[in-house]
Amino acid sequence: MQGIWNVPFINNCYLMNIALFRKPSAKHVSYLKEDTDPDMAFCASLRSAGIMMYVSNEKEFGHLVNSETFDVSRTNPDIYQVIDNKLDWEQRYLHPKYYEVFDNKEKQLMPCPDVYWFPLMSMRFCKEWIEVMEAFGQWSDGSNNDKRLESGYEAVPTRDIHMNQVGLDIQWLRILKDYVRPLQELVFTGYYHNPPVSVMNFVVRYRPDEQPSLRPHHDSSTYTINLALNTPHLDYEGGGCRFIRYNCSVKDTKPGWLLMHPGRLTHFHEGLLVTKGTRYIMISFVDP
Ligand SMILES: O=C(O)CCC(=O)C(=O)O
Ligand SMILES: [Fe+2]
Repeated sequence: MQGIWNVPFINNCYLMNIALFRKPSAKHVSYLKEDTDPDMAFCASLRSAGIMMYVSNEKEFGHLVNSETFDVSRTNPDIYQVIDNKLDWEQRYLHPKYYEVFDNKEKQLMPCPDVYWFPLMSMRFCKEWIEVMEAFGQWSDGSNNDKRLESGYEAVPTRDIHMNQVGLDIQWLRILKDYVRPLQELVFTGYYHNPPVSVMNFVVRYRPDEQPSLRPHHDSSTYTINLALNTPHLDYEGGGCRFIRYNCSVKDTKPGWLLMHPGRLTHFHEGLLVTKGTRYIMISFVDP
Protein backbone atom coordinates (compact mmCIF):
# COMPACT_ATOMS: atom_id res chain seq x y z
CA MET A 1 0.00 0.00 0.00
CA GLN A 2 1.20 3.47 -0.80
CA GLY A 3 0.28 6.56 1.15
CA ILE A 4 1.14 9.06 3.83
CA TRP A 5 0.67 7.96 7.43
CA ASN A 6 0.64 9.92 10.63
CA VAL A 7 3.00 8.13 13.07
CA PRO A 8 4.12 8.70 16.68
CA PHE A 9 7.81 8.05 16.09
CA ILE A 10 10.40 8.62 13.34
CA ASN A 11 14.17 8.31 13.35
CA ASN A 12 17.43 8.31 11.35
CA CYS A 13 16.54 10.73 8.59
CA TYR A 14 13.59 13.07 8.05
CA LEU A 15 12.45 16.25 6.41
CA MET A 16 11.33 19.12 8.63
CA ASN A 17 9.10 22.10 7.91
CA ILE A 18 11.13 24.78 9.67
CA ALA A 19 8.15 27.21 9.82
CA LEU A 20 6.54 24.93 12.43
CA PHE A 21 9.56 25.31 14.71
CA ARG A 22 9.44 29.11 14.64
CA LYS A 23 6.07 29.12 16.36
CA PRO A 24 6.07 29.84 20.11
CA SER A 25 4.32 26.52 20.76
CA ALA A 26 7.47 24.72 19.52
CA LYS A 27 9.76 26.48 21.98
CA HIS A 28 10.24 23.36 24.11
CA VAL A 29 11.02 20.90 21.33
CA SER A 30 14.24 19.16 22.31
CA TYR A 31 16.36 16.03 21.98
CA LEU A 32 17.02 16.07 25.68
CA LYS A 33 15.00 14.24 28.29
CA GLU A 34 16.34 12.40 31.28
CA ASP A 35 16.61 8.59 30.93
CA THR A 36 15.35 8.76 27.33
CA ASP A 37 17.19 8.19 24.06
CA PRO A 38 17.53 11.38 21.97
CA ASP A 39 15.30 10.11 19.14
CA MET A 40 12.56 9.08 21.59
CA ALA A 41 12.86 12.39 23.47
CA PHE A 42 12.65 14.37 20.24
CA CYS A 43 9.50 12.60 19.05
CA ALA A 44 7.87 12.89 22.49
CA SER A 45 8.43 16.65 22.52
CA LEU A 46 7.12 16.98 18.95
CA ARG A 47 3.95 15.17 20.02
CA SER A 48 3.43 17.41 23.03
CA ALA A 49 4.01 20.51 20.83
CA GLY A 50 1.31 19.23 18.46
CA ILE A 51 3.71 18.79 15.54
CA MET A 52 2.63 15.83 13.43
CA MET A 53 5.03 13.25 12.05
CA TYR A 54 4.42 11.29 8.87
CA VAL A 55 5.97 8.51 6.86
CA SER A 56 5.42 8.31 3.14
CA ASN A 57 6.24 5.62 0.60
CA GLU A 58 4.73 7.51 -2.32
CA LYS A 59 8.09 8.69 -3.56
CA GLU A 60 11.56 7.17 -3.72
CA PHE A 61 13.73 9.41 -1.52
CA GLY A 62 16.89 7.30 -1.81
CA HIS A 63 18.27 4.90 0.76
CA LEU A 64 20.49 4.92 3.81
CA VAL A 65 23.81 3.10 3.86
CA ASN A 66 25.35 1.55 6.92
CA SER A 67 28.87 2.96 6.89
CA GLU A 68 30.22 0.85 9.77
CA THR A 69 32.10 -1.59 7.53
CA PHE A 70 33.23 1.00 4.96
CA ASP A 71 37.01 0.76 5.20
CA VAL A 72 38.62 3.93 3.87
CA SER A 73 42.08 2.42 4.28
CA ARG A 74 41.38 0.16 1.29
CA THR A 75 42.07 1.05 -2.33
CA ASN A 76 38.61 1.58 -3.92
CA PRO A 77 36.59 0.77 -0.77
CA ASP A 78 33.27 0.80 -2.69
CA ILE A 79 34.23 -2.41 -4.49
CA TYR A 80 34.39 -4.19 -1.10
CA GLN A 81 30.70 -3.41 -0.41
CA VAL A 82 28.99 -6.28 -2.27
CA ILE A 83 27.67 -7.69 1.02
CA ASP A 84 27.01 -4.51 3.04
CA ASN A 85 25.66 -2.22 0.32
CA LYS A 86 24.42 -4.52 -2.41
CA LEU A 87 22.09 -1.99 -4.04
CA ASP A 88 24.75 0.61 -4.81
CA TRP A 89 27.31 -2.10 -5.49
CA GLU A 90 25.18 -3.65 -8.25
CA GLN A 91 24.62 -0.27 -9.89
CA ARG A 92 28.31 0.49 -9.91
CA TYR A 93 29.86 -2.87 -10.62
CA LEU A 94 27.47 -5.28 -12.28
CA HIS A 95 27.52 -5.32 -16.09
CA PRO A 96 24.57 -3.28 -17.46
CA LYS A 97 23.55 -6.34 -19.53
CA TYR A 98 23.93 -8.91 -16.73
CA TYR A 99 20.20 -9.48 -16.17
CA GLU A 100 19.39 -9.62 -19.93
CA VAL A 101 21.03 -13.06 -20.07
CA PHE A 102 18.08 -14.46 -18.10
CA ASP A 103 15.49 -13.12 -20.58
CA ASN A 104 16.46 -15.58 -23.30
CA LYS A 105 17.76 -18.56 -21.37
CA GLU A 106 18.18 -20.92 -24.33
CA LYS A 107 20.34 -18.51 -26.30
CA GLN A 108 23.79 -18.12 -24.80
CA LEU A 109 27.07 -17.23 -26.45
CA MET A 110 29.44 -20.22 -26.88
CA PRO A 111 32.67 -19.15 -28.61
CA CYS A 112 34.16 -22.69 -28.27
CA PRO A 113 32.44 -26.03 -27.47
CA ASP A 114 31.06 -25.88 -23.93
CA VAL A 115 32.82 -22.57 -23.28
CA TYR A 116 30.18 -19.99 -22.41
CA TRP A 117 30.54 -16.24 -22.51
CA PHE A 118 28.58 -13.86 -20.25
CA PRO A 119 28.62 -10.17 -19.35
CA LEU A 120 29.26 -10.04 -15.60
CA MET A 121 31.07 -6.90 -14.46
CA SER A 122 31.10 -3.22 -15.43
CA MET A 123 34.05 -1.32 -16.87
CA ARG A 124 34.37 0.46 -13.54
CA PHE A 125 34.72 -2.90 -11.79
CA CYS A 126 37.54 -3.96 -14.13
CA LYS A 127 39.42 -0.69 -13.70
CA GLU A 128 39.11 -0.63 -9.91
CA TRP A 129 39.84 -4.35 -9.50
CA ILE A 130 43.15 -3.93 -11.37
CA GLU A 131 43.91 -0.84 -9.25
CA VAL A 132 43.42 -2.86 -6.05
CA MET A 133 45.89 -5.49 -7.27
CA GLU A 134 48.49 -3.01 -8.50
CA ALA A 135 48.25 -0.96 -5.28
CA PHE A 136 48.98 -4.15 -3.34
CA GLY A 137 51.67 -5.00 -5.86
CA GLN A 138 52.98 -8.30 -4.43
CA TRP A 139 52.67 -10.49 -7.51
CA SER A 140 53.90 -14.08 -7.08
CA ASP A 141 57.25 -14.92 -8.61
CA GLY A 142 55.89 -17.51 -11.06
CA SER A 143 57.88 -20.40 -9.55
CA ASN A 144 56.52 -23.82 -8.51
CA ASN A 145 57.08 -23.04 -4.84
CA ASP A 146 54.11 -21.13 -3.46
CA LYS A 147 53.90 -20.48 0.28
CA ARG A 148 50.29 -19.31 -0.05
CA LEU A 149 49.18 -22.87 -0.84
CA GLU A 150 48.70 -25.61 1.76
CA SER A 151 50.86 -27.98 -0.29
CA GLY A 152 53.44 -25.25 -0.93
CA TYR A 153 53.55 -26.40 -4.56
CA GLU A 154 51.90 -25.04 -7.72
CA ALA A 155 52.28 -27.23 -10.83
CA VAL A 156 51.21 -24.55 -13.34
CA PRO A 157 52.25 -21.27 -11.72
CA THR A 158 51.10 -17.86 -12.90
CA ARG A 159 52.12 -14.36 -11.82
CA ASP A 160 49.17 -13.66 -9.63
CA ILE A 161 47.58 -12.19 -6.51
CA HIS A 162 45.10 -14.24 -4.48
CA MET A 163 41.90 -12.57 -3.25
CA ASN A 164 42.71 -13.25 0.43
CA GLN A 165 45.90 -11.19 0.01
CA VAL A 166 43.82 -8.07 -0.65
CA GLY A 167 40.94 -8.89 1.74
CA LEU A 168 38.47 -9.63 -1.07
CA ASP A 169 38.00 -13.38 -0.50
CA ILE A 170 34.63 -13.19 1.27
CA GLN A 171 33.37 -10.61 -1.22
CA TRP A 172 34.47 -12.68 -4.20
CA LEU A 173 32.73 -15.79 -2.84
CA ARG A 174 29.55 -13.74 -2.55
CA ILE A 175 29.94 -12.69 -6.19
CA LEU A 176 30.29 -16.37 -7.15
CA LYS A 177 27.19 -17.29 -5.18
CA ASP A 178 24.90 -14.43 -6.19
CA TYR A 179 25.95 -13.67 -9.76
CA VAL A 180 28.09 -16.48 -11.22
CA ARG A 181 26.17 -19.53 -9.93
CA PRO A 182 22.90 -18.44 -11.63
CA LEU A 183 24.80 -18.24 -14.94
CA GLN A 184 26.28 -21.70 -14.42
CA GLU A 185 22.79 -23.12 -13.79
CA LEU A 186 21.63 -21.72 -17.15
CA VAL A 187 24.18 -23.61 -19.21
CA PHE A 188 25.31 -26.66 -17.23
CA THR A 189 21.83 -27.78 -16.25
CA GLY A 190 21.47 -30.38 -13.52
CA TYR A 191 24.60 -29.24 -11.71
CA TYR A 192 23.63 -27.42 -8.53
CA HIS A 193 26.08 -26.53 -5.78
CA ASN A 194 25.18 -23.64 -3.51
CA PRO A 195 27.21 -21.87 -2.31
CA PRO A 196 29.98 -22.55 -4.82
CA VAL A 197 33.27 -23.58 -3.19
CA SER A 198 36.43 -21.98 -4.45
CA VAL A 199 39.84 -21.84 -2.80
CA MET A 200 41.75 -20.55 -5.80
CA ASN A 201 40.59 -17.05 -6.71
CA PHE A 202 43.24 -14.84 -8.24
CA VAL A 203 44.16 -12.15 -10.74
CA VAL A 204 46.78 -13.13 -13.31
CA ARG A 205 49.10 -10.67 -14.98
CA TYR A 206 50.70 -11.50 -18.34
CA ARG A 207 53.57 -9.42 -19.70
CA PRO A 208 56.11 -10.13 -22.45
CA ASP A 209 59.06 -9.64 -20.08
CA GLU A 210 57.48 -11.33 -17.03
CA GLN A 211 55.09 -14.19 -17.73
CA PRO A 212 54.01 -13.98 -21.39
CA SER A 213 51.91 -17.19 -21.64
CA LEU A 214 50.70 -20.27 -19.77
CA ARG A 215 51.44 -23.84 -20.86
CA PRO A 216 48.63 -26.34 -21.59
CA HIS A 217 46.98 -27.71 -18.44
CA HIS A 218 43.77 -28.81 -16.77
CA ASP A 219 42.32 -26.74 -13.94
CA SER A 220 41.47 -28.39 -10.63
CA SER A 221 37.83 -27.36 -10.80
CA THR A 222 34.40 -28.60 -11.79
CA TYR A 223 34.08 -25.41 -13.78
CA THR A 224 36.45 -22.50 -14.24
CA ILE A 225 35.61 -18.86 -14.74
CA ASN A 226 37.98 -16.57 -16.60
CA LEU A 227 36.98 -12.90 -16.39
CA ALA A 228 38.72 -10.47 -18.74
CA LEU A 229 39.76 -7.26 -16.96
CA ASN A 230 41.22 -5.30 -19.86
CA THR A 231 41.08 -4.93 -23.62
CA PRO A 232 43.04 -6.66 -26.42
CA HIS A 233 44.57 -4.36 -29.08
CA LEU A 234 44.21 -1.46 -26.66
CA ASP A 235 45.99 -2.54 -23.48
CA TYR A 236 47.96 -5.45 -24.95
CA GLU A 237 48.64 -7.50 -28.11
CA GLY A 238 48.21 -11.28 -28.34
CA GLY A 239 46.77 -13.16 -25.36
CA GLY A 240 43.56 -15.18 -25.06
CA CYS A 241 42.72 -18.73 -24.13
CA ARG A 242 43.05 -21.77 -26.44
CA PHE A 243 41.13 -25.02 -25.91
CA ILE A 244 43.40 -27.64 -27.41
CA ARG A 245 40.95 -30.55 -27.90
CA TYR A 246 38.74 -28.30 -30.04
CA ASN A 247 41.58 -26.27 -31.56
CA CYS A 248 39.53 -23.24 -30.62
CA SER A 249 40.75 -19.94 -29.18
CA VAL A 250 38.99 -16.99 -27.59
CA LYS A 251 41.13 -13.94 -28.34
CA ASP A 252 38.62 -11.11 -28.75
CA THR A 253 37.79 -11.02 -25.04
CA LYS A 254 35.93 -8.03 -23.59
CA PRO A 255 36.51 -6.48 -20.17
CA GLY A 256 33.86 -7.57 -17.67
CA TRP A 257 32.93 -10.59 -19.80
CA LEU A 258 33.37 -14.03 -18.32
CA LEU A 259 34.36 -17.31 -19.93
CA MET A 260 32.98 -20.40 -18.18
CA HIS A 261 34.22 -23.88 -19.03
CA PRO A 262 34.55 -27.36 -17.49
CA GLY A 263 37.78 -27.72 -15.56
CA ARG A 264 38.92 -31.27 -16.15
CA LEU A 265 39.20 -33.89 -18.88
CA THR A 266 37.72 -32.11 -21.91
CA HIS A 267 38.98 -28.55 -21.61
CA PHE A 268 42.75 -28.90 -21.69
CA HIS A 269 43.77 -25.28 -22.38
CA GLU A 270 46.58 -22.75 -22.53
CA GLY A 271 47.07 -19.01 -22.09
CA LEU A 272 48.25 -17.54 -25.40
CA LEU A 273 51.36 -15.41 -25.78
CA VAL A 274 51.12 -11.71 -24.90
CA THR A 275 53.53 -9.86 -27.19
CA LYS A 276 52.99 -6.29 -25.98
CA GLY A 277 51.48 -4.50 -22.95
CA THR A 278 49.82 -6.17 -19.95
CA ARG A 279 46.87 -8.56 -19.91
CA TYR A 280 44.88 -9.02 -16.68
CA ILE A 281 42.33 -11.78 -15.98
CA MET A 282 40.48 -12.92 -12.87
CA ILE A 283 40.31 -16.72 -12.42
CA SER A 284 38.31 -18.99 -10.10
CA PHE A 285 38.47 -22.79 -9.92
CA VAL A 286 34.95 -23.49 -8.71
CA ASP A 287 34.15 -26.69 -6.79
CA PRO A 288 37.63 -28.24 -6.90
O1 LIG B 1 45.18 -16.99 -20.07
C1 LIG B 1 44.08 -17.54 -19.99
O2 LIG B 1 43.05 -17.05 -20.48
C2 LIG B 1 43.97 -18.86 -19.26
C3 LIG B 1 44.38 -18.80 -17.82
C4 LIG B 1 44.32 -20.16 -17.18
O3 LIG B 1 44.08 -21.12 -17.80
C5 LIG B 1 44.54 -20.32 -15.72
O4 LIG B 1 44.93 -19.34 -15.05
O5 LIG B 1 44.33 -21.44 -15.23
FE1 LIG C 1 43.59 -22.80 -16.56
